[in-house]
Formats: sequence, C-alpha cells, structure tokens
Amino acid sequence: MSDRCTLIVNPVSGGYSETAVRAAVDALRRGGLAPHLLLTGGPDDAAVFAARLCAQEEHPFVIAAGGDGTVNGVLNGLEPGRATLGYIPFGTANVLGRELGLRSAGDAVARIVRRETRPLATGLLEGFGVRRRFFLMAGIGFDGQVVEGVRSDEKKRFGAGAYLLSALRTFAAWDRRPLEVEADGVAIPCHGAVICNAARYGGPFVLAPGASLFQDGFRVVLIRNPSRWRYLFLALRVVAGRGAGGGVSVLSARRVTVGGNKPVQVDGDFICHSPVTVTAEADFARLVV
Ligand SMILES: Nc1ncnc2c1ncn2[C@@H]1O[C@H](COP(=O)(O)OP(=O)(O)OP(=O)(O)O)[C@@H](O)[C@H]1O
Repeated sequence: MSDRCTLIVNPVSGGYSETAVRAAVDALRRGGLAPHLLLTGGPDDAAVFAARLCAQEEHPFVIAAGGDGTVNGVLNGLEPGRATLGYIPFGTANVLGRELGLRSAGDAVARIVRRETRPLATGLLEGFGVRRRFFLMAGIGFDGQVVEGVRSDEKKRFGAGAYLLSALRTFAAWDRRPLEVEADGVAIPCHGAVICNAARYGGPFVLAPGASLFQDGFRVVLIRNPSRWRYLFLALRVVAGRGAGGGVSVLSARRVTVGGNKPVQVDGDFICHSPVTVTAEADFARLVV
C-alpha cells in the first residue's frame, strides 16, 4: 500500500474542529503517511470525492473524518473491492467508532498508521430509482418514518432532540399497516424491520448482537407486533442493554426484500419508500481496524 492517503473531512460533523484535524494530519505525517486533505462543501461531496479518487487510483487509501454520515457518503462513491478505508471519529454518534472500539481520534490515527485491515462487508439497498450502500443498517417502518419526519428547523434548534419530536409525531399518527418481508426466500409477516450490518444502533445501544461489519450477511430484526407500545418497550429494553425481548424475531439473511409503502432510512438518512431489496456485499473494501 502506498503512503499517500486522502482525508475526506466533513466540517459540519458534530466533533469537527480545525485543531483536531490539524493534530490528526500531523500525527499521520509523523507515522510516515502523506495525507492530502479534502473538505466537503455539501452533503454529496464525500461520495463525489471518493468516486474521483477511484477514477484516479487503482487502490486508493481513503480516510473518512467525520461521523457515520460521512463514512456512508464515502462508501457510496467507492468502487467495490479496491479501496482501503480508514476512519477518524469527528461525528456525533460515531457508531462505527464504537463498533471498532476506538477510544479517541488519536487512537483512530494510531490504527491508521499501523494499517492493519479487515475486509468490510456492506449492504446495498435498491428501490425505484434508488441505489444506496450502507454499513450500519437499513430501517423500514417506524425508524424510517421518524427520520423522514425530522424537520430541518427543529434540527437546527434542538439537535438530536428533533428526532425525539419526530418520534412523538410518529407515535401520535401511528401506522398500523403490516409489512411484507422476505428474508432469503422465506416470507415473514411483520410490522417493521431493521436490517443490521452492525450490532449497534443510534450510539452505544446494541440492537443486533451477532451482526458484524466483517461478516457477509445481516441480522434482520423484525418487529412482529404492530402495537406502538411494543416499539416503546423495545426501545427501552435496547437502551437498558437487555436485548429485543418478545414480539421481535431476529434472523440471519443475505438478501431481504421488503414490500408495501413504508419509509426507509439507511445509516440514519431517509432514502425512499419501500418496496426495496437489500443485498449483502462481501469484501467491499479493506477497513482499518
Ligand atoms: N459541507 C457540508 N455542509 C452541509 N452538510 C454536509 C457537509 N458535508 C457533509 N454534510 C452532511 O452532514 C451530515 C452529517 O455528517 P456526519 O454524519 O458525518 O456527522 P454527525 O451527524 O455529527 O455524526 P454521526 O452521524 O456519527 O452522528 C452528513 O449526512 C453529510 O451528508
């Protein structure tokens, strides 16, 4: 692997500071790397920059410096099987950092310098006119509706509290419609689904023990009971670290099709409405661990 690497930095991610980026760049240089810095100017830039790097280099070494949204953007610009991906957690929830057990940005940089990697498995979501890669999860139903319903003015004023307000609205106008899910050819009636490529969800909370970024395939969490109170109970159990509990099925699958017409979020961004198909992709990139 060459010593050249490109840092794609999101200057609006929650933990960004010029000082922290400068410290990371200095530490990378001291570690013998030659970092080149690109700052995103808008939501689409991470993917555009990553795609450009893939057009220029056969095996680019790309470092996403931001939160999970920045990592998702970078992944959506890369070509399968060619890039090495590093991550410096400058985001808010930093779920990837938690999955990797990163202690700090400094720890992340030390690991990038060490350059130990493992093959990263991802998921590919396809719907009408939509094709989007994810590394954490795709949520269809309740959480898709919460993310779709977040209002930008509330997000500016209340930050993460805007998600709570959207959840309350979703609760008030409860959608009881069932969801048709087929996991590896087996039809399972349910009300909502979270297709997990990683164990954690929304921060430190473990929703799908056994799901792994390095494993080809998903753990699919199916909420079978349509009651809104069942969702509240599930959220409280997961936050308390007690697992999903009753009314929920968890199974392994590589290909999941979801019917109906329900909102879909991937890695925390609203994408589209179902129907969608989600496919596991092994060895999408080498991830620095
Ligand atoms: N220059 C920019 N201006 C506005 N938005 C941007 C810019 N660059 C990136 N974005 C968007 O900012 C969003 C949030 O970034 P990111 O997820 O990295 O940080 P975060 O929300 O603080 O962290 P986390 O997702 O870990 O909680 C991304 O979805 C990305 O599309």
